This record gives sequence, structure tokens and C-alpha cells, in this order.
Amino acid sequence: MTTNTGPGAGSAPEWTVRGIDRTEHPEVVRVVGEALLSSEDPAAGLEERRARWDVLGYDRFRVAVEGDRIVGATNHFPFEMALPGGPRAVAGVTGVGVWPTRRRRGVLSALMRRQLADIHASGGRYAALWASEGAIYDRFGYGAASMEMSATVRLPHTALRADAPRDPALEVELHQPGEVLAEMARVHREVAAVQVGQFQRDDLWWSRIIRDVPEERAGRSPLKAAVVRGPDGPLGYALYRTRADWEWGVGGPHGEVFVKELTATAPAARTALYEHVLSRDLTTATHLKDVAVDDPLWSLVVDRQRIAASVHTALWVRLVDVPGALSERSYAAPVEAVVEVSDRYAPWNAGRWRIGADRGGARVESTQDAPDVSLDVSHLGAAYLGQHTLSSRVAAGVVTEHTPEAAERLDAALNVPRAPLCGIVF
Ligand SMILES: CC(=O)SCCNC(=O)CCNC(=O)[C@H](O)C(C)(C)COP(=O)(O)OP(=O)(O)OC[C@H]1O[C@@H](n2cnc3c(N)ncnc32)[C@H](O)[C@@H]1OP(=O)(O)O
Repeated sequence: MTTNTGPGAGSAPEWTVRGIDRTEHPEVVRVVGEALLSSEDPAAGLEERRARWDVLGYDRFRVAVEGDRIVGATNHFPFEMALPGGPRAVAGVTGVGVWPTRRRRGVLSALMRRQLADIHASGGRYAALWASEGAIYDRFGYGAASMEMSATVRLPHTALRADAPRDPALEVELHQPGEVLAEMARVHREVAAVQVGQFQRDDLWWSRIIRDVPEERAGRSPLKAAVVRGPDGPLGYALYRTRADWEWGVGGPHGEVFVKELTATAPAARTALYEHVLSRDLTTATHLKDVAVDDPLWSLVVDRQRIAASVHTALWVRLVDVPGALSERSYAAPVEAVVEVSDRYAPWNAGRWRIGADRGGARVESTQDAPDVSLDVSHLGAAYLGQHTLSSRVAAGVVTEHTPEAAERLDAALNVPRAPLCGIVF
């Protein structure tokens, strides 16, 4: 148990950070729901949440308690997530909230400190999260590591190039998602093993993904699943909704397609799915949500300048064990460098680390040698997925380079050819 006294000791109440048992779970849901401005009746979603945590266990929850009152909470999923180098155990931090009248007294700081220590003690090397606000987590050592894209393609610019890969042996069929869960799960399993940022889904995740509550449809259709199959089975799927819109007279129909997820294991299957969602009759726009910034769509449409895209921060990555995480990562180029890390919340990471890496593997050792680069651990987390460079942070003045071009050499080694994609807020 960790005991803290808030700033302004004397007036501020004392709280402790501890785990919970199952009976306290509804109160955690209530506190976090209130913090997150949830409009849901806390009791309503409880059964579904219970189903998950009864399987995963309640031992990852941490709460801040004032007397016997819960005033803040955090939690994490035990993910297997694809990272550069392969699938890894990642703590997917979720359910963070502090009771509105107990904010800015250090409750979250205490929860974060304890959670990191616990993940580290259990052998964890990584944590990742989606942040409700971008100003919260870098102080705790998380770096904004990936960007994802939302895009809209409007008629008549939806045509795919004549040389897009097409296979007449593939067929697309439309289903209710529940009917094709096993096929979608098979495709996703294969993709999630290699797509940096994706995590493997269990049945409970799938039921959350295809959950289709009428009140949440906002005028859109029920969720549908287009599955593309070849002679050996499914090769991809698109989960999407539609919305009908009619303007009688010259306006005509201008319905829309809202793609929640489009995944394929072969290029021709992806083309088939794009052609399906971009060409539904009576629609004039297709919206894609949370796709990779280098999504193949850019290369497939005839007129890429007509894709209206916006990017947003997706995964924040925290290296819980710096030498462990750096030594099991893959490297695109040889590099030898001493990196000096500061880490307020995980002091075991602080110090100088010599990285000796090439395409065959990496050695990471503690050293007293002069550093080539000095940085806060959050910058390493931000660079870990290969989408953001250290050089850009040197240019911004938030990472210090002692040896000319050291950051550039590290960036070349940390490079990953494809953009990360998590695609699902957890
Ligand atoms: C992974 C997820 O679950 S994301 C969801 C996060 N939860 C929410 O957004 C729900 C609404 N917000 C809250 O519950 C709370 O405001 C929290 C959890 C964001 C912060 O909790 P607090 O107990 O107030 O944080 P704490 O007092 O430890 O603050 C630590 C530092 O972070 C800063 N900080 C905290 N929240 C924010 C914020 N939203 N924006 C900017 N800075 C913040 C504080 O000012 C403080 O700075 P300092 O160290 O310079 O003094």
C-alpha cells in the first residue's frame, strides 16, 4: 500500500493507493464514469464490464482511497501487441479517472507511480494508452508514439486505379457481423501478429467491437460486415454502417458509408473491400475512421488529392523497462550510441545506456561513458514505434544531442517501414 499526502499538507486529505476486490468494482466504475462525463447509468454497462474482469481478474485495478472512499482509479489490459521486433506483452492502461472534487492534488500521480512499479515488478516492459487529453501523460513518461488518420472520399473521386490488384477468384459477401465472427477473427489474428500497434482480441473484445446498441447509432444503420473470401477462406473484412439521405429533385440521394474497420491479408482482397465500400449505390461519401496514415488507399485511388484526411494522436507508449525494451526491439540499421535517460516515475530506467544494435539483434548495457544523446524517457516511448524521430525532437530543442548526427543514426536504426495502427480506443 502507498500512502500520500496531497500538496498543501495539513489541509489536503491523505489517501492511499491499493488494489480492489470484486465487490468494489461498481464503485470504481461509478468514479471513473463520473470523471469521464459518462452519460451511461453506471449500473447499465456493469454486466458487460463484469464479464470481462471476471475473466481477466481484478488484480490490475489500482485505486486511491480517502478513508474508505474511492477517489481515483487506474487499470490495464494484458495485451499481446505487435511491436517492432514481434508480439509483446503490453499493459494497455485504461479506466483512469479521479473524482471531480479531488483533482489536482496528486491522486493520478500517485496512481501512475504505483501502476508503473507494479507493471515493472511483474516483468512488464511496456505500457500503452489512448489519452483523453494530450497534456496528461508525458509527465508520467508516456510518449505520443503513433498518429492515425480519419479520411473522407467523396463521389466522383472514389474510383480505384486500373492497375490496383484485382483477383476474379475473390468474392465479397455482406453479412450480419455475428454470423462471421470466426472468419473476421481469423483474418484479424493474422494481421495483428505483424501490424505494429494492433493487439490480439479475445471473444470479449470481439463482442465489444460488434456491439450494436440502437441508441449509439446516431441515425446510422446497424453494423454490417462485408467479408472477402478466396478459395481457401476469408482474406479480409470491412465493418461498416450506412446512412440514407434523400433530397427529392435535383439533389438526389446522398447517403454515406461509415467504415469502422477494414482489414485484409492480401492486396487484392483489400481492393475488393475498398471497391465495395466506395461504390455502394445511393451514397456520395465514404468515411474511414482510425486507419494507418500510410493506408494503401492513398496508392489505390485515382485522385489521391481528393481524399480529405485528418490525423490524430493514437497510442502513447511508455517504456517501463528501458534496457529490456530496447534490447528486444528490431533495428533497421546498425547503431552504437550511449543514451542518457531521465525518468521521474520509474527511477530504475534512469542513467546511461549503451545500445549496440544491428539487424541481427541488440545489446543494451548500463555504462558511465559520455552520452551521445540525453532525453526524458517519454521521447524514447514516442520514437519506439518508428513513426516519430528523435531528430525532430532535437530540432525542437527537447532532446539534447551531444554527438553530431547521433539522433539521425538512432532514427535510421529505429525506422519501421510501415506506419503503426492500433485502430481501436481501449
Ligand atoms: C488512459 C485513460 O483512461 S485516459 C482518461 C483520463 N481521464 C480523464 O480524462 C477523466 C477526467 N480527468 C480526471 O479524472 C483527472 O483530471 C485526471 C485523471 C486527468 C488527472 O488527475 P489528478 O489527480 O488531477 O492529477 P494530478 O493531481 O496527479 O496531476 C499531476 C499533474 O498533471 C497535471 N494535469 C492533470 N490533469 C491534467 C489535464 N487534464 N491537463 C493538463 N494537465 C493535467 C496537473 O496539473 C499536475 O501538474 P503538476 O505536476 O505540474 O502540478
